[in-house]
Amino acid sequence: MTGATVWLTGLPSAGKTTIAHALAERLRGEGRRVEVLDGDEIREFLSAGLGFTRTDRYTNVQRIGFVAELLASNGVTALVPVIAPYADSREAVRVRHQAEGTAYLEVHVATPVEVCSERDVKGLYAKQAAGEISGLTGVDDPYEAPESPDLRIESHTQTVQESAAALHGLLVERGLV
Ligand SMILES: Nc1ncnc2c1ncn2[C@@H]1O[C@H](COP(=O)(O)OS(=O)(=O)O)[C@@H](OP(=O)(O)O)[C@H]1O
Ligand SMILES: Nc1ncnc2c1ncn2[C@@H]1O[C@H](COP(=O)(O)OP(=O)(O)O)[C@@H](O)[C@H]1O
Repeated sequence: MTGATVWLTGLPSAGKTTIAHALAERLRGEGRRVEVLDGDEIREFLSAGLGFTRTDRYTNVQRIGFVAELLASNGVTALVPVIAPYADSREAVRVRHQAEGTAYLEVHVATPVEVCSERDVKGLYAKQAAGEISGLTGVDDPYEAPESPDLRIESHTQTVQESAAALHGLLVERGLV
């Protein structure tokens, strides 16, 4: 089985996790081995102790990229719904995959910050607005949007299933499913 890493980058509440799980369910139904490397879970275990400085986010993204590549090179489709706000950290992950000959796709879940802050799944936008936290990606911390992602998903203009289908279509087009 051909594995691949599919990195879903985007702002908090953009829909990365929701879309990743919808795609995972579809791929599993087709008999594929899939892992979703969820940002929150990773931060509880693999990246416990890391915060949200530029350096810590870089380290977090490299660790996740390392694990994703190991999985992908062993036939797993590794879905990675992680913000990864800095272009250089995403590029380093892409280069590592390239060096190992492992497929890597970058997907920008490009939901506008206005929509994300309305969704506000974890209440982070409200906390930032209330002055309780700072350094929130896309609000008072940088988000460097990918310039040429393999796919851009406008989650605010389509359903979760439509977004998952678009991603599935990309995997088919690239011969990865
Ligand atoms: N300051 C700040 N900025 C951004 N995100 C924050 C922050 N504080 C906590 N969180 C929550 O942390 C979740 C995981 O972040 P990630 O590991 O994906 O971020 S990063 O790539 O290391 O930047 C991330 O999860 P998602 O909402 O699923 O994207 C946030 O909910
Ligand atoms: N079209 C859509 N695509 C993705 N998520 C959507 C959509 N419409 C509403 N949502 C909701 O937005 C929220 C996105 O949260 P989540 O997937 O955790 O985002 P992220 O992982 O990017 O932080 C979920 O509650 C989801 O149900």
